[in-house]
Amino acid sequence: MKFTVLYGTESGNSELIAQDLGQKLQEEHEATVADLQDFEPEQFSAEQFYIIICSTHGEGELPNTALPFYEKFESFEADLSGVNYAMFGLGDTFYEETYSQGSEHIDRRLTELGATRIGEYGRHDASSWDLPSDVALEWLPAIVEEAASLTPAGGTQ
Ligand SMILES: Cc1cc2nc3c(=O)[nH]c(=O)nc-3n(C[C@H](O)[C@H](O)[C@H](O)COP(=O)(O)O)c2cc1C
Repeated sequence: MKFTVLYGTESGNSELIAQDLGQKLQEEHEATVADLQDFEPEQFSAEQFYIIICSTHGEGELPNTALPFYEKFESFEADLSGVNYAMFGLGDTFYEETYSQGSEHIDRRLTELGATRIGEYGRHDASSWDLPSDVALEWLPAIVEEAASLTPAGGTQ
């Protein structure tokens, strides 16, 4: 299974998580890490399993490095059925109404285009005492297990 970890960030938390998850994945898998600002919607491929880490800024909006990607992705048209992904959103329950909504914009569009979200929707709350990477590293193994079970050859890719 090949993993691509994509992140959208404004103050670096999502990037840190993405680097830590990438490093963990690389112990046993092929994995690359990329900023969403360096990723094009046309690059989505059924050959990869995507782990998307994205925070929330403004009022439930996307962070800076996800904006150029999302602008294109909103009007991007393609059949993404066959593309599987997992989502990890960052936010702060201090912003009650818009808690963790940044990543949900991307999640919604992926679903509209036919991609499939796998596993539990991961979340980190900046008002908690938990370190973002600790929460994400705890969330990761169940995602990897589900991703591996998607591989027809029994996870040997
Ligand atoms: C100006 C500002 C606006 C924010 N707006 C929201 C919001 O609307 N909803 C939310 O859940 N979190 C919001 N947050 C919290 C961030 O999503 C949270 O701190 C996150 O860990 C930042 O991750 P990043 O460093 O990857 O951008 C906001 C933070 C800042 C500084």
